[in-house]
Amino acid sequence: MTAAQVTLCFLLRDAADGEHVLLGTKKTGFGRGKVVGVGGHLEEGETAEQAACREVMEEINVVVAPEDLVPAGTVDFVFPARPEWNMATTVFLTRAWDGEPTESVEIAPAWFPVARLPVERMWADAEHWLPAMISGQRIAVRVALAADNENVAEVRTEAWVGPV
Ligand SMILES: Nc1[nH]c(=O)nc2c1ncn2[C@H]1C[C@H](O)[C@@H](COP(=O)(O)OP(=O)(O)OP(=O)(O)O)O1
Repeated sequence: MTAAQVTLCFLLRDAADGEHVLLGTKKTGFGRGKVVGVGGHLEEGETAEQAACREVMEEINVVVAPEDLVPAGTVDFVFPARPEWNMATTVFLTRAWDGEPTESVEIAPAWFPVARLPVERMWADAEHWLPAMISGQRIAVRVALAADNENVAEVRTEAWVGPV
């Protein structure tokens, strides 16, 4: 089954106690109740960059210019027990945007220190790839979830060579 194309965009800013990342509590749909990255499905004909910019506008009401997106790599989420949930994710970081993140129907945003991510409220796989990407590693990750669709069965990471 072909994985759905999705994107995630992580806003980063410096604070007195180090670097912070914008995450948010998902209020609807897939992953409801979890702390997740801002993002979602690509629409027909959209590039990952276009989708990332649209999703940050829709979900947290900030404007990110495509040229301010920093490609961080890819994460393939594989759900062997629910292959229809499989997603191929293109991940971006950004340090430049216009506006203040605000809550939408989909997500309640909040800043978290990168050194103290709320891993107990995130997808169990997030700690295996998110800190590495935020630290500047460009990686291609394949996460296989366990049969319960929650725990992690396997994580494979390799260097990301970028779009071909
Ligand atoms: N195992 C996992 N770990 C993780 O950290 N994020 C995951 C994940 N599996 C999926 N995601 C993310 C990727 C994607 O941004 C998001 C699901 O996309 P959406 O938020 O767009 O889905 P929804 O069904 O809620 O919304 P619509 O697309 O508007 O219907 O979940």
